[in-house]
Amino acid sequence: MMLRATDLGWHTRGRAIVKGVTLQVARGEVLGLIGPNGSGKSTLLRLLSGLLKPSSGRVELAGHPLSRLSRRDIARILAFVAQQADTSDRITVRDAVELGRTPWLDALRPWSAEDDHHVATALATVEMQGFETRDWITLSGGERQRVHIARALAQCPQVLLLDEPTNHLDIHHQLAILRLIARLGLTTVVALHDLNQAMGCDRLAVMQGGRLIALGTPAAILTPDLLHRVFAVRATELTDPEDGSRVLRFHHVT
Ligand SMILES: Nc1ncnc2c1ncn2[C@@H]1O[C@H](COP(=O)(O)OP(=O)(O)OP(=O)(O)O)[C@@H](O)[C@H]1O
Repeated sequence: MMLRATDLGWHTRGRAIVKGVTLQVARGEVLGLIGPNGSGKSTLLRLLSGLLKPSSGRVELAGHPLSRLSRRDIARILAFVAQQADTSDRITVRDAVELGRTPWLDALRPWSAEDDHHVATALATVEMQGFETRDWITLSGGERQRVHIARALAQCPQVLLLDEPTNHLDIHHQLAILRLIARLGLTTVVALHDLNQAMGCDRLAVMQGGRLIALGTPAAILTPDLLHRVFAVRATELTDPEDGSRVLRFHHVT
């Protein structure tokens, strides 16, 4: 297993935000994390990334207890694209993506052509080539999101954690990022709000009130009953005539 959480919990000011989450993500698997607002998805991702220290339970990354790995060791294996990762520093797009190479550099291994290659490839992958010299603060929300993803790709991780990576993107770039995630072959945990997009994941984990309440294939998870119980909507299923795939349509429940 590349990523394993066992009885993971986090509380603050006497309130439990994540409770008893146990899950495993296999090498190369894409696990979608879904759940209503405030259900604990971002907090769970921060726990899995090592940014947040668990109040209980543990995380293992590539067989190592996360608590025993240094930030640098973690960053050589895992990259995290947080939801709001703004910076007030005056940096260019290229500077932002170069940060992804930091875990691989030291006095004996200074910046080299290999690092230039990773930065250029990452920028091209998110269709942001040509933006290298632009100031970060001048970018649109969607452009910033794509640069964040490029920074994570430049890190050359084995595990990728993404918190709503499509929320600022236009439909072309939403589909491009989802296709990229599927093609990268990395062990991935991705929080998504669009349940039709979540259907493309290998498995889905459903959070509700800080607990993991369901884990399984999209077909097994996205049933009208679960969608009603967890998201308080009525869902009807349609079939896309182009490829026969299942499409969900949602109706408000009064
Ligand atoms: N540092 C904190 N202090 C107090 N409450 C917090 C803290 N971090 C998170 N919470 C609360 O924990 C709950 C879960 O938050 P989290 O951001 O993990 O949810 P989420 O499922 O990612 O939500 P969304 O879909 O709205 O992004 C929310 O009610 C939030 O207000």
